[in-house]
Amino acid sequence: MKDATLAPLYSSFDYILIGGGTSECALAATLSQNARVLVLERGGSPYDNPTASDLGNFANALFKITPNSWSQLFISEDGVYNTQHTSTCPRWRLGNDYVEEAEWVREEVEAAYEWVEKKLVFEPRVMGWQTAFKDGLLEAGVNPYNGFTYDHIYGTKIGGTIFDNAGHRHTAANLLEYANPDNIVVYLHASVQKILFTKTGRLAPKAYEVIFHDRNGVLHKVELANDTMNEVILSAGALGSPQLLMLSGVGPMAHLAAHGVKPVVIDHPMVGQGMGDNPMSTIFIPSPMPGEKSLVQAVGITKFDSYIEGGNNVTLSFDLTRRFFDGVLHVLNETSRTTSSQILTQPIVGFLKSLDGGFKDMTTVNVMVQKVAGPVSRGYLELRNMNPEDNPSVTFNYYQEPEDLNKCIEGLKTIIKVIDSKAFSKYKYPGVTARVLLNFMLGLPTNLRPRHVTSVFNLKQFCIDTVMTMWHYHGGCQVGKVVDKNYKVIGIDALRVIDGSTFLKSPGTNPQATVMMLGRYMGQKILKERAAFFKNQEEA
Ligand SMILES: Cc1cc2nc3c(=O)[nH]c(=O)nc-3n(C[C@H](O)[C@H](O)[C@H](O)COP(=O)(O)OP(=O)(O)OC[C@H]3O[C@@H](n4cnc5c(N)ncnc54)[C@H](O)[C@@H]3O)c2cc1C
Repeated sequence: MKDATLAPLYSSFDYILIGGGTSECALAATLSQNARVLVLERGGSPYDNPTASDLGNFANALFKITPNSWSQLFISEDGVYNTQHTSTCPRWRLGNDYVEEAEWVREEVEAAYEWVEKKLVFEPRVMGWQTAFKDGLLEAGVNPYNGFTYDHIYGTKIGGTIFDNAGHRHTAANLLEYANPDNIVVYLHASVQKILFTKTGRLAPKAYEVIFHDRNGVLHKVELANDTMNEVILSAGALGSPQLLMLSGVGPMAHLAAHGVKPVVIDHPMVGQGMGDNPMSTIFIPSPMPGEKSLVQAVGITKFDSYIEGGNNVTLSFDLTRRFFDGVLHVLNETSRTTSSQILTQPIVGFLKSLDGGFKDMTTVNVMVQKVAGPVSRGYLELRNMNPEDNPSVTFNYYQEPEDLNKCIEGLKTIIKVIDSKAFSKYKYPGVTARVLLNFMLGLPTNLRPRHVTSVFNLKQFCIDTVMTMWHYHGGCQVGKVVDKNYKVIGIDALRVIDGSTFLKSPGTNPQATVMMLGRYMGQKILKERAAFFKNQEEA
């Protein structure tokens, strides 16, 4: 990995990979076995500060939104805070029914998962809180108990984790250890501005060059080496990929024209459509039992498609919490002209005042969350301006579809049963009822949406009022709409999108393992196509 300031002004490669995130690390390592690969990542290295994302620092890493941090805050038009990654930090594998729908080859999917797992997935050491949570899920009817497994099956299980037993987080960047070092260059702080296309007669436009700038603002150009099989592969994530396609002239024509994008290379109305974010509901549970820390280990996979997870003694710094909310207010201020007028800042202002009341430096929280699978509700992404580093405008339309709302209600009912279960009783204060906890959540500025007094009695309204993100947003370049089944951008040559933006729904309980698997799977497929092409050429 090198800083982009060291990049030549002109260079050429067989594959130019945009974004060094979850899918791209797997893809780059694989392609480098047989081709010359360049990775352009606008973030930094996870190795610069290796303990920052350790188990104990998890929440603080998330709340840290300074320019050099790994989280880049964005606020959806629905009034929900979210962060997109800069740099890499993945999680754990899940098998799923996606394989048939995606028309992937099952054996190759299995092999790709195993390739990922070998480098960065561990069996967690399950202690008291997670054991009580697991037993509570079983008492609440999330049966059967499936033990420790990577598989995505109904019931309660212990899943894999990317935290090793010392609490150190492993990331997709570890997959680069598989790469052929002679064939790969990774530039960090390389912010891609645009993909350029050639257009000859009636032939489809063809990607041939990528422009990026380094952190000094110096522009660099990189071309595809002159070979039929070479490609640009976009893996800038669910926000970055549709945004960069649009900025490069591939998107809904009227929208591009309205923003002055020139030239419009191809009218692609579905770019930016189908954005989904799995709604999350959260319940904090004060515990009389301090001690061991844990993040998602036991998981309840219900038949009504709500996934239930939890963690305990998650440490939170008040200073970072305050700075996070200052950041929220700043982002709202910056985007006030293009942001929905439904967004309310009052809850934050009130919350910040209450922090001034004098809290300790740190607090710890125990938490149970439910994630709505799918989701069915869908939104869209639009440009705000021509700067690829600014967040685009995103609307997820949480709970627009009643099906999503029903999953949330059932999920919350299950969490309440777990809190009330015999197994969990020693991890909550006596007399603490679900209603008290719901009321507490309603008082926190977990989003910028209006609150209703009825929400404490009405789970449907509670879901709507307190919706948060699980950070599993996806869509924008969906398969069958923007890319074909081989992840090639429809109507364009030498350009694929391979990342979470292609998903029709979020895979498994948590998507990262599948995103990494996809990078490996497609890398293998592309190399096979490449080898077959050159063999045919030799024989001809
Ligand atoms: C805070 C957070 C916590 C999460 N926790 C979990 C979890 O516990 N388990 C789980 O399974 N999933 C989790 N997820 C979801 C998971 O991380 C994503 O689904 C997955 O990372 C998506 O992978 P991707 O390859 O599509 O995009 P990303 O991994 O986001 O990769 C995109 C990369 O492209 C880069 N990029 C974007 N634009 C440009 C540009 N113009 N030029 C150069 N580079 C660019 C970005 O910096 C980024 O590194 C979490 C997500 C977040 C944000």
